[in-house]
Formats: sequence, structure tokens, C-alpha cells
Amino acid sequence: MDNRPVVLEVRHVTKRFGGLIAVNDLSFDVHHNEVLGLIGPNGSGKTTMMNLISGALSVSGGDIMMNDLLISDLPPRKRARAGVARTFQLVRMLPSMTALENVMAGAVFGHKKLWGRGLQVHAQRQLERVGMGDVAQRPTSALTYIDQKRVELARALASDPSILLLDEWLAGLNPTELQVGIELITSLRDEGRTIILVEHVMDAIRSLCDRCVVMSSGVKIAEGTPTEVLSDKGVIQAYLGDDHV
Ligand SMILES: Nc1ncnc2c1ncn2[C@@H]1O[C@H](COP(=O)(O)OP(=O)(O)OP(=O)(O)O)[C@@H](O)[C@H]1O
Repeated sequence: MDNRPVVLEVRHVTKRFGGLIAVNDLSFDVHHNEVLGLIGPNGSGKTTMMNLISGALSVSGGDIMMNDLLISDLPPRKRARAGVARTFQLVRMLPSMTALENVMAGAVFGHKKLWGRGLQVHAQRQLERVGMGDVAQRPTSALTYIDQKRVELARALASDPSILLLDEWLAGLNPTELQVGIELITSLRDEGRTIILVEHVMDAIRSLCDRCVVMSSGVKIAEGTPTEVLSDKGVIQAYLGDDHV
């Protein structure tokens, strides 16, 4: 039983793409300062669910509440103002702009009101936070994929989000980078943020997540601690097929 207040409520959310139901009557709660893992096999609807929370997609049915606000009715920028920020599975930044400018853009659209020199200093601080302080003046197109991911995280942090959505942010990192990434996410939680992450890296799920919601074909098939869900027969079956149960 988690006694921390619920900050995000997903209630009977459905998303249809034509005849395909990508998310099917999904409900779960996220508690304040929790790290919730949204996991499941490829194509199970995880990214779609993240898009429904951030507002990149609108729900076909159901509600998403953030504290007392019905955010599923709001456009993405209003959700950002309310304190939701995200990174994307495939990095999305403005390639000709410098790392610093990309991060400054994140601060402008968020709920922190900053401008001029204050905005620049704030953005530089976020880059330093993710170990990218010395690439501030480089265009993001000149950075490696991993470094672009870090800058994208700095951009999400620039809006000082209370709920941070990380879509496979740790994917493609080598073991050393993975350790640094896990420590960075832990430090973001330690400063009071609530984090929802879509992740396939099991070591990261085990060390970071308080709880996991497991999806398969758009529905929730399990919910619990990483140890509970990763030993659940239905979950093993969904990941590996019938032969492994
Ligand atoms: N914009 C879209 N239009 C049509 N179908 C879509 C769209 N986005 C996702 N889908 C479909 O919805 C289903 C769920 O996709 P989604 O990307 O949410 O899964 P996922 O669990 O994030 O997968 P992965 O782990 O591979 O990233 C898939 O069948 C996918 O093809």
C-alpha cells in the first residue's frame, strides 16, 4: 500500500487508430515521487500511453487527471504548464539550433517563467546537470545520439516538471553510460519529481522502479513491484511466448 498522494490518475483510457485498439480500457494511478515503469512487449501500447499523458495524442475514451485537473481535455502546452515534461523514444530536437538554445526552448514552454540572461543561465545549469555543460554552443546535429538524448533530458528538465515521462531514455547506452543514466534518474526522483518510464532494460527497471504496470496488446496484464511482475506467469508468457511458462 502506497500512502503517498496520487498525482496522476489514468481512468479507463482507450486509444483507437482506426480499427486498431492500441490502449484498451487502461487504468492505473501514479503516486507522488514514485518511479513507475510502463513495460511490456513491443507494440503493447506503452508509447501511445505516454503520448496520451503528454497530450501528443488525444484519448478516444476515458480520463486522465493530474491532481485536480482533467488533463486529457487539455492541449500539450497546457499540460506542460501544469508540470508534465517528456523525452521521446526517437530524439526530437531542432538540429540547427545549439544545445543551449534547445534547452532554452524547453524552459519557455514549461511552467517556469524565465527570459533573457536568467533563461540562459537556467538552461546552462540543466545541461551541466546531465553532463553536457561543455557542448552548450554546439548544434545538436553535431552531437552523438547518446549526447542528443542527454540534451533532450536537459530540455525536459528546463521546465522544472513535477511529472517526467521518459520513453526508453536508457536504450542504447553502454554499461557505464547505463549506470550514469540510472544514477541521474535516481537523483531526479530524489529532488521530488514523479517519473514514468517506458523501458526495456530490465536492470534499469529493477533498480529504478517502485512499481510497474505491464501492458500487452493494449491492456494491463499485471501491476506490482518489479520483482512481483517479472516473476508473474502471464508477464513471462507475454514477453516470451507459451513455451517459456
Ligand atoms: N499513429 C499511429 N497510427 C496507427 N497505429 C499506431 C500509431 N501509433 C502506434 N500505433 C500502433 O499501436 C500499437 C501500439 O504501439 P506503441 O508504439 O504504443 O507500442 P509500444 O509498446 O510503445 O511498442 P515499442 O516497445 O515497440 O515501442 C502498435 O500496433 C502500433 O503499430
